[in-house]
Amino acid sequence: MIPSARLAASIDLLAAMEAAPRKPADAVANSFFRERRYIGGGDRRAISGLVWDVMRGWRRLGWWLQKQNLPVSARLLCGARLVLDGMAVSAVANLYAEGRYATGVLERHEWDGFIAMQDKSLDNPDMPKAVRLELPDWLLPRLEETFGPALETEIKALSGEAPLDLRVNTLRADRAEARKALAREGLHAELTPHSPWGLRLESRLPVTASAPFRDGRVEIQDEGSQLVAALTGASPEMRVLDYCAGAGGKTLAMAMMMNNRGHIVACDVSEPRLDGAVRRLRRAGVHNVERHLLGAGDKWAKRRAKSFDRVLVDAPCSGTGTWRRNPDARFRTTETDLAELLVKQAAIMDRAAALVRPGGRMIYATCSLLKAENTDQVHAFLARHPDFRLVPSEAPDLPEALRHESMISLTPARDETDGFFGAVMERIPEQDEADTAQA
Ligand SMILES: C[S@@+](CC[C@H](N)C(=O)[O-])C[C@H]1O[C@@H](n2cnc3c(N)ncnc32)[C@H](O)[C@@H]1O
Repeated sequence: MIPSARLAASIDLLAAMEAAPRKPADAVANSFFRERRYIGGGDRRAISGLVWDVMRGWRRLGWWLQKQNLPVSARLLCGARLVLDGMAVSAVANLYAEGRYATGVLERHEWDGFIAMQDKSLDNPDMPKAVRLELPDWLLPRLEETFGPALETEIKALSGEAPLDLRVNTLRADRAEARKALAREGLHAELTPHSPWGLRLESRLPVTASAPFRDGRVEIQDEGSQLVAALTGASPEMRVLDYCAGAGGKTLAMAMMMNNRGHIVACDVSEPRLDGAVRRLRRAGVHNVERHLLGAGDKWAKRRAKSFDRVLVDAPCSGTGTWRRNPDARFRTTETDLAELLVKQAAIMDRAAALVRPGGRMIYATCSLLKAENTDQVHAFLARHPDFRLVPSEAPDLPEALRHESMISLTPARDETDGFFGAVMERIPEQDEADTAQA
């Protein structure tokens, strides 16, 4: 492809992403390239490189264009990125050509706007904070509330690339064995700092093709997610319910903690997600898990009221803690989405709580960094359910620093994990409840 055709394709891909704001950017890119098989590997990398650079600087590039009274369009965002990265305006202008596979020549005012950006850097001290940090305006105060003075450090960490964390499946191997087996295939892993089962590789290594992955000795799972599973304190012989199990990431970890004994029910409202767990459970050699698809008017839950020792609610959430993996997600979630999620999370907690036995525990978790989805939800739940109380987890697989907490939060800069939150709530044993009422 000639350079002007690459620019035109980058602009088309960005426009396709803008036209599908609900779809993850990498999914849009995959279908874009699938439909254009004539685009070879080198061109594809160049196109994706520019598009991802534009996405990482979206708000700042928009600020520069608006400053020059130019529209914030895919066509100009690409050029602005090239100019602010140091390319001469004359060279950038050459990419804006006429023809079938080109985007049309720069107009005079566009050229002038680019000239005004020449020799400037992407960051500028006059930018408002939300622009500088590449955040939607509505999220800035919410993240300030969470992080206070650590905001900039944490946002920087959230904007970086996540490492590839693995959980060693102790049903099949111990951590040292799994680490050696990976090394034999050229995959050199470090121990993760907090989880007793974690191994950390550089991102994008081809781990799924390795023998330890294929035979279930390791599973891909962020260390933060491993710690949330550990927080449940699930142990052999317990009856455990994973209420929002999805494709079973935490179900697998809990089955391992239970040494394949006791019983886990993995529930979800999404059949495709639950189906996604089947292969993973088989690969891991797990056989104490039953799956259940939750449906409207389901009698299943009624029959099992107050019967589980542990109920994990890994709630659907804004996913603000996972931006390292989904850099475009920060602009996909809206304030309205958050309001809807808050209602959903509270309703799920209320339904799931009915399944916890007296003296049993509900563990509420999110991969969100927002107080509204985390501590606020927990306190509102406790106000609605005086028969529950916060208790320290005392879970043996947690590191000492977290073990005695009843609520934990993990963040990318401080803990080198995705952002996670977890709270442990016990249904007050009935005798205690009577004592409290009498007192
Ligand atoms: C954060 S994801 C779960 C991830 C999973 N626990 C893991 O570790 O891989 C949240 C899940 O909640 C499910 N969900 C959404 N609404 C639900 C509801 N009303 N009841 C139960 N699950 C629900 C979604 O389908 C999604 O799979």
